[in-house]
Amino acid sequence: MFPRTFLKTISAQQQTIRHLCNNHWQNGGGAKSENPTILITGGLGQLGVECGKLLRSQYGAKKIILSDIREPSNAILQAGPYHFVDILDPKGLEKVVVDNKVDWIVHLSATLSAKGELDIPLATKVNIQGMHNIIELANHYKLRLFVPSTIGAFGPDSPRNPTPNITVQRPRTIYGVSKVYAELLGEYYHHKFNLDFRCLRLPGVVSCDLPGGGTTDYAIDMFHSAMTKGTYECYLTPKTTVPMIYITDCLRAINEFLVVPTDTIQRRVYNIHAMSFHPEGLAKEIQNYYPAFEITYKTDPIRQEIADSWPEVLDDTEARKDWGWNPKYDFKKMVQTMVDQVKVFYDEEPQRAKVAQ
Ligand SMILES: NC(=O)c1ccc[n+]([C@@H]2O[C@H](COP(=O)([O-])OP(=O)(O)OC[C@H]3O[C@@H](n4cnc5c(N)ncnc54)[C@H](O)[C@@H]3O)[C@@H](O)[C@H]2O)c1
Ligand SMILES: C[C@@H](O)[C@H](N)C(=O)O
Repeated sequence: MFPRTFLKTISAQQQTIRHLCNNHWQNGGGAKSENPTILITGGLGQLGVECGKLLRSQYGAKKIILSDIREPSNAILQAGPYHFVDILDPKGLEKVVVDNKVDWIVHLSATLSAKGELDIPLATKVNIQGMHNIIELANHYKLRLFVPSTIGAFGPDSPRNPTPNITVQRPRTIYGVSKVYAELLGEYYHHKFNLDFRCLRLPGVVSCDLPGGGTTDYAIDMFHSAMTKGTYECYLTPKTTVPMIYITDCLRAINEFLVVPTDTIQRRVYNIHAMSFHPEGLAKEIQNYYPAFEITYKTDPIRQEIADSWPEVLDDTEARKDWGWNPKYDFKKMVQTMVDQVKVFYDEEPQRAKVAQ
């Protein structure tokens, strides 16, 4: 016999599911795909700011709402709507969605891999509870939901070169565990409730904006150091190879994948790949632009162990076949563009160079 309290809990859960299903059918069972209003959580992060700019250029400034828990610059406030809302505050999130009639959510709030290992309770809250809040909201209001996953969703038991779309996923970081949770929860809600969940496993993203505490940050830091100091001490060993992508390609992938017709998508979670390199190779390429640039190595055991457990090359055959993914930035083009962009970064605001030194 089941205890009475257990049966009551099951009955309450069934009612919730029925309520969610009814809500789904009453709302027509799908997220609006024309002229959507889009909420970007983590909108002031490395990806969020540029993602906001790209989507605003496409859908209009007022249609893209940034949210975060950071103080925005004047430039951000002038560019379009911004809301200070914590991902751990479901009612606050719901208010933004309802007040602005949001159709899609691009959920970028996260604690990244290296920072997560230093504060596991924080990463658990932001990445798991935050994902839970967002998916419930997206399901309740039938919103399209994009959540990035990462090379960090794989671990030492996964094949590393290449890493297939479907394979063993046993990550050894709280970041990776939370991303596998997000992938599986999204797929489950899609199959159970027809939620339009979409997810790309991104390589390390290279851009001139400063990164947020990941294991792949070195690839950005090296450009800034080459320009401001002429030297860089790298926390990974010279030949540590992981997949990377230039931000323009990364955001184009997200933008394109967001609007792929749902019947074209064979999966809800896809690997995408662009290039793979290691610190020594990157330093050599940067020396073509800054011949005096010098790199030294002082390994950080935490980040080294993380990088050693990640893929070297992602197999993105399925993304290429199903929705036409094709990167435009190879390694050389990425380095050339980064050298130019980092110059612009410091030319625009010279005081940044002083801070960096
Ligand atoms: N940058 C990469 O190399 C990379 C690679 C693969 C996947 N991703 C994924 O892309 C997404 C964005 O990454 P990013 O590099 O822009 O990270 P980031 O650290 O630069 O930005 C994350 C943002 O989330 C915000 N945030 C943190 N806690 C929050 C909270 N409680 N409530 C609301 N906002 C909160 C932070 O303030 C920050 O602005 C993440 O999901 C990340 O896992 C990034
Ligand atoms: C790879 C990616 O998920 C992020 N840049 C990190 O290193 O944590």
